[in-house]
Amino acid sequence: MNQQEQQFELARLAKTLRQVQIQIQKNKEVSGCHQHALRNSLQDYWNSSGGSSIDEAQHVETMNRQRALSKHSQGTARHLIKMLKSPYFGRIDFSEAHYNDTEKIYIGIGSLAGEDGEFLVYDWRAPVSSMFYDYGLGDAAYTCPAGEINGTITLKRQYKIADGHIQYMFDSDLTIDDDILQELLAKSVNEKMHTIVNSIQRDQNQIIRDEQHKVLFLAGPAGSGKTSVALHRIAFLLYQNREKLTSQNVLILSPNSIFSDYISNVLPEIGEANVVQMTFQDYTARSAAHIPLRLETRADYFEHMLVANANKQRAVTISFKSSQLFNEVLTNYLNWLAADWINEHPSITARGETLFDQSEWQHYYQNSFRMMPPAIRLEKIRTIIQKRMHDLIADVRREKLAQLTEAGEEVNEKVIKALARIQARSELKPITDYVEKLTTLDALEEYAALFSDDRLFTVTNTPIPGNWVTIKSQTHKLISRGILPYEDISPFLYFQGVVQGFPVKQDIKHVVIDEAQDYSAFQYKILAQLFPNSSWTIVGDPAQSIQPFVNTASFTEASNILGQEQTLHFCLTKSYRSTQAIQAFCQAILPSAGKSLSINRPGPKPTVVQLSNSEDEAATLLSLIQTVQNEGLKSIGIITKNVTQALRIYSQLKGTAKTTLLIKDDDKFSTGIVIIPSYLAKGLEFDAVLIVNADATNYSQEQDGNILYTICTRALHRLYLFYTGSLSPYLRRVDKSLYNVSG
Ligand SMILES: Nc1ncnc2c1ncn2[C@@H]1O[C@H](COP(=O)(O)OP(=O)(O)OP(=O)(O)O)[C@@H](O)[C@H]1O
Repeated sequence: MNQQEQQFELARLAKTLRQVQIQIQKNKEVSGCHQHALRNSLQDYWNSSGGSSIDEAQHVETMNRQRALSKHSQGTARHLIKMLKSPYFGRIDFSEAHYNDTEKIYIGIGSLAGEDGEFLVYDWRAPVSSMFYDYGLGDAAYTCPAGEINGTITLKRQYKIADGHIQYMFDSDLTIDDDILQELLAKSVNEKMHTIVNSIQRDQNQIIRDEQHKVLFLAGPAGSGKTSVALHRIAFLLYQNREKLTSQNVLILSPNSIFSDYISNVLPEIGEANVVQMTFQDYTARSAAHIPLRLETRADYFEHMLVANANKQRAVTISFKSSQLFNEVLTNYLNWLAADWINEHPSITARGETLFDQSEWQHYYQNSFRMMPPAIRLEKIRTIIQKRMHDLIADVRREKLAQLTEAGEEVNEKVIKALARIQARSELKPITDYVEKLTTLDALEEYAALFSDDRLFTVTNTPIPGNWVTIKSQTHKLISRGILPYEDISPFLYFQGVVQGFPVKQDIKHVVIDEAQDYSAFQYKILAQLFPNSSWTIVGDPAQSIQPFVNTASFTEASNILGQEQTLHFCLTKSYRSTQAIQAFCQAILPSAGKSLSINRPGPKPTVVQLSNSEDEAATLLSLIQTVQNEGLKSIGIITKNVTQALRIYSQLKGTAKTTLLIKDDDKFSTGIVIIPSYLAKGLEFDAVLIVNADATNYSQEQDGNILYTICTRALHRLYLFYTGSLSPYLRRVDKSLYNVSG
């Protein structure tokens, strides 16, 4: 780049920054006005006493509007301050076909216009900016509301601007290429997840900007940017639909709070407010809060089942409860409950008169109220019966009043009336209790009945599944201890939702599911009911499915459940996180994960360390931690299979290294040296990963290959595995040329 060009860029940056300053000042004034107006309105509100409720409603509405405006200008201020540090990261010079002039398009995290209307910076999400990600020099095109615009890119420049100064800039003739990515990814990470806005790849860009599909399934190997793409897609959708979509209308379902916290910086970094984040466990805890059983936690389930000698009978039960067969059993049962079940309801008679005829059950339950959930239909029927009972209650009360008056034992009229009421109530209690019983559908009771009353299989015309005795006894064992087993939670909540109605969230318009490979069909069925107005971005990697014995739903099954016509299945193929050596090692652990492309980032091979006895563990870990830290790597993940092992390592290292133990679903993300069990490490990444107990006792079951693959792929730069005794069969099958051996 010649000096003239450099001068031009410096002048252009200065001009842009001046404009940012002007806007900051303007925004300050506007924000001041909003706050002043809000203060005045608040004062008026407190001073005005005795106004009509219409006046009060108007006051509240005005204040809400002013509060929203004030919040908006605070957001703008934060965004402008970010732009003051780094207003743009890219430029393309674009000549539109059939026009002579060339436009210099600067691209940043937000748009900025000069006083004269000149576009100084384009938001990265603007249609024209898509060419920065999609094309190198030469022919290019982008789509905007007016249609497709064709032309030529004559220059492509990238900048690193920090604190308002250009640190470096360079021209490239390609899309953002491997050299740039290598540099970006070679750094040590010791913070929460960052935006990738200046290096989004072409295939990632395609997903981020997709607006045609209601349901988008994104698969891809570990580290291919699925989470990053999902988050940038949210930012894009918020920008593109800003009139009708706000951050409050978007929900992210993440695997746990550590992950939620880890990704929480990305949207604010690109100028968007954070969206609602929730875990499926949050939903289950809320929806089953009323039941008289303790829900087995996900952590308890993992701790019981992620052990070498996991209960085989429980494994059979877990597998069945997430199977297609159980889906069918439950569906048949629900269909029967919603229809023929009512046929067994008898007439209700009192004092020789029919209060509610048997045929009326069918009439109301199967016809008049059939659009409602069964439990609600029954409540409606109860109201009808109660209305009919009013006359009866009055008759009985009159009778009792006459009897008491005639008996003459009590003279006070008020007391006689009260006694008559009590006696009438007590005489009619059996019948009111009976009505209550007949018009109550307790979801938990009915769900549990399936495991105690085999007659239900006959009436619902469903063959009794194989292993049913085992399944029944395993379910009873936990329920009788007051626990709803983990594997029953989703089927039960689905059952409860159908029976009583789902707490539908109409205002959620877009849902992102991360780590979607771990969801069962029942979970998808629940989500489809909860968010009927939503479009979906569903990201996951089947190779990282680590729920022991659970039949998780494939993307095809999930797609059938969500049942949208405009569905896209897309697969990313390149992995960005790990060095080439680590990536090759991981692929050899789980060949079924398939080969993914890498970005050619160099680094040492993983090291497998054999310990002569478990006492060596702490000393070896400590010395490796020091080695890694001396190399300038800051984040270190010591990943164990389960919590028991994590606690052991934590106590071994206590007093010698500053570590953080993350073992609970609701822990927060932490930097530095973290000790974490496999199932909480999903989605995270560390400069160096140290895996303990990589031996045959710990990692030889069916799902252990996926677990090892998942935890090894958390490493960016260094990977060490420790073992005593014999090495895990999943590691024994790795070609020796792919790792170093120590010990
Ligand atoms: N285009 C890109 N430019 C720079 N870095 C990228 C890009 N895409 C992904 N990355 C980086 O690669 C790493 C992995 O990304 P991310 O966590 O989104 O992948 P993932 O597919 O969700 O991973 P996993 O399934 O293993 O949890 C992150 O550090 C992310 O910043």
